[in-house]
Amino acid sequence: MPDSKMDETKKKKKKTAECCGYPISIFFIVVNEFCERFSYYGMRAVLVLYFRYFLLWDDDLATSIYHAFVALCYLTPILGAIIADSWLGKFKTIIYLSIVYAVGQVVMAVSTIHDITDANRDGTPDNFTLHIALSMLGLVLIALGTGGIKPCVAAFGGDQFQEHQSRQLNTFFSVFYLCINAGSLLSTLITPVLRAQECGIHTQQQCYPLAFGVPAALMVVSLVVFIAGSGMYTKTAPEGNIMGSVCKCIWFALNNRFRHRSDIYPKREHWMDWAEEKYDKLLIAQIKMVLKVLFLYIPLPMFWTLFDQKGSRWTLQATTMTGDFGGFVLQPDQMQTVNPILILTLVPIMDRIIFPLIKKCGLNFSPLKRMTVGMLFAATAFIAAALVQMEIDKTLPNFPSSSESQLKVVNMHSESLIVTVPSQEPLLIGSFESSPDYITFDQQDIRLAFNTTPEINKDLSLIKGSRQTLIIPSEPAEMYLKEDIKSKPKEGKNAVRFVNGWTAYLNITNLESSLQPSETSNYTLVSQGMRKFTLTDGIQSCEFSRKFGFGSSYTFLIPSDLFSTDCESIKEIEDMQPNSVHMALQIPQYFLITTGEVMFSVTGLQFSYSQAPKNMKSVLQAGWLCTNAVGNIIVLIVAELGKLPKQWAEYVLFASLLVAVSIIFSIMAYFYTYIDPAEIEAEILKQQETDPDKKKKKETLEMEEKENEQEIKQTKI
Ligand SMILES: N[C@@H](Cc1ccc(O)cc1)C(=O)NCC(=O)O
Repeated sequence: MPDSKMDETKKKKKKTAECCGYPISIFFIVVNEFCERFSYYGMRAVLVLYFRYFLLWDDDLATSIYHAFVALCYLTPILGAIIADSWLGKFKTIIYLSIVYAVGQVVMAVSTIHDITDANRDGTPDNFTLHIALSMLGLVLIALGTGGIKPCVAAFGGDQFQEHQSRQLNTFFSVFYLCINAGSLLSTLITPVLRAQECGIHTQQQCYPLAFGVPAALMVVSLVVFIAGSGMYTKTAPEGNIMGSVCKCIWFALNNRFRHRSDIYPKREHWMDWAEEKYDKLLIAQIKMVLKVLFLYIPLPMFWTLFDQKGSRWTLQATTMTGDFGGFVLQPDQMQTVNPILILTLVPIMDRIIFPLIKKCGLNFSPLKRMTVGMLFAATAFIAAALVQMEIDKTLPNFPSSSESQLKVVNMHSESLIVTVPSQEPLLIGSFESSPDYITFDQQDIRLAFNTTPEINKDLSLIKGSRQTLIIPSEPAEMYLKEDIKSKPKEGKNAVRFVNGWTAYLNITNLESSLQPSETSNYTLVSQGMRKFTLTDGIQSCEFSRKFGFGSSYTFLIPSDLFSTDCESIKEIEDMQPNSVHMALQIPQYFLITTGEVMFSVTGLQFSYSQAPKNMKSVLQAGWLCTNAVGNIIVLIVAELGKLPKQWAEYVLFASLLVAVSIIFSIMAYFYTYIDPAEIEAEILKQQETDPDKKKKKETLEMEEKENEQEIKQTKI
């Protein structure tokens, strides 16, 4: 046995220091996890904004790279597990990969300092390639680090417990999950605030270096805390290239089974038993245990497919709702923090009250049953989301379909106008007013008639699937079409634009350029709350204030008496009503999915640890995390394939799929027998010591020899 292995085995035998029945070493592990999750979720919270507003990528590229990064973070655990179980052991793997992780976070933070390439000091980087290269390098290192250590930390925590501490072991996994959520909750609240600060050497910009720098610092703290506990850990030694042996053993069993497919050979209990000729019984038994669990994992990605839509579809749903809670206003993406808040309350309630109560009632709520119920909770959460969506749909504007066009008419002329529209009653539109709502047309080409003197007939070619406004300026013959937004503004913001009825050009705060007379500005997005606009023609100015809700759209008509009325005569046309369904209605769906998460995820973590043989604990943790990666990939595929015409129908579809999958899972779980890997391993070792049973091996080899002889004879004949 190599020296290092001897050392580690000795350490395993020594009694670990305890406090209240728990090994003291787990304190360092849970603090380490808290800091690491703070680092990970804190960085993730501002990542898309960094792509969008610092690197100036468009929405699609920003979200694709973001999802690819998250998927990579859940694929790298398998690499970490192989390194830990086959080569370095969990302890060293955590240390080395944490260093990679911390370096990645630092590189990421450095990539966000605009001053490093801002030679002309205009506040924007001059060399985007360098910033992109640095941030991509940082992200790959982070994915390698966070994913790599993830299966090792949970398993390493589990390794600290002795056999008599199984109750404490279960509590450890719950506390571990609490720490994950406490860290992620704090960081998702803090880093966006840091980002909103202004900082810089030459120019003051949004402070991305601080928003990424604090997570980097927390990762360093995480590493230091982990190393500080070094002397107290129980470290299990890696047992050589276990993954290599596993693959070779499976390959041999399959080949051997195929070569002995004839009925003359005695059947074996399990196909893996066909590896007995060459491989150790203990290894075969361990592979059987792992395969049994991995087989059970097949339906699990569906849970994550639903779960991970909290961050995408549910946040989009929140953008069509109102977040005004009276005393405070919640932004749509902040709704996600309800998940860790609920975890922090639900985990203790489940552990201390619900599960013991169920046990007291004499019910056997086994881990696999809990996981099935967790899946059903997630499915119900999606039914709740569908019901909320139906409520929202009732309040949404009637957007045009791809074959329809919609038109609104705005009259900036000093007199009322009568407009004759195809297949409609003539419309009377007052001065500085608009037609009551959008008019929907099935055809693209329409002719409008106006009762001006002389009468004007206007042929318009409308855009299919679009909303447009016909602006009639003070000189009606110069009327023109302007395209409107055709969906709710992003992130619950409000889209506003101005039509200049003033006789000279106007500068308006928040608008990109000055407005010529009769011109209509492009939309500008403003957040919820009181917003102030200053209008000036260079000589005179006035201020116009308005309170906005969530998700509305307005066209403001600027009259010719603007300055004499101190901006009070500005008229507003409501193109899209503000959202009216309250975000609080999402709380039940968050409650249901989080209850599902506690039953499914915390239990799954414990189950993966308890059912794995000692040398493959990290591998099974990685397998568990892989179900999450597959779930994320399904979300990406579904998003690419397109949606059902109605969002609520998509929610119901996902809920039904998960119910179907949970039924399949419950059947598989019914046939699963819980094992104690340590007990099985000990038994096999004992058997091997007393009775190295080679009988079966011999029989097969003899049969094989006979078969070969016969074959040789036949070929001779
Ligand atoms: N409940 C999640 C954490 C979380 C926190 C904040 C969010 O906005 C979303 C999710 C969880 O516990 N995940 C497990 C993990 O290991 O990260």
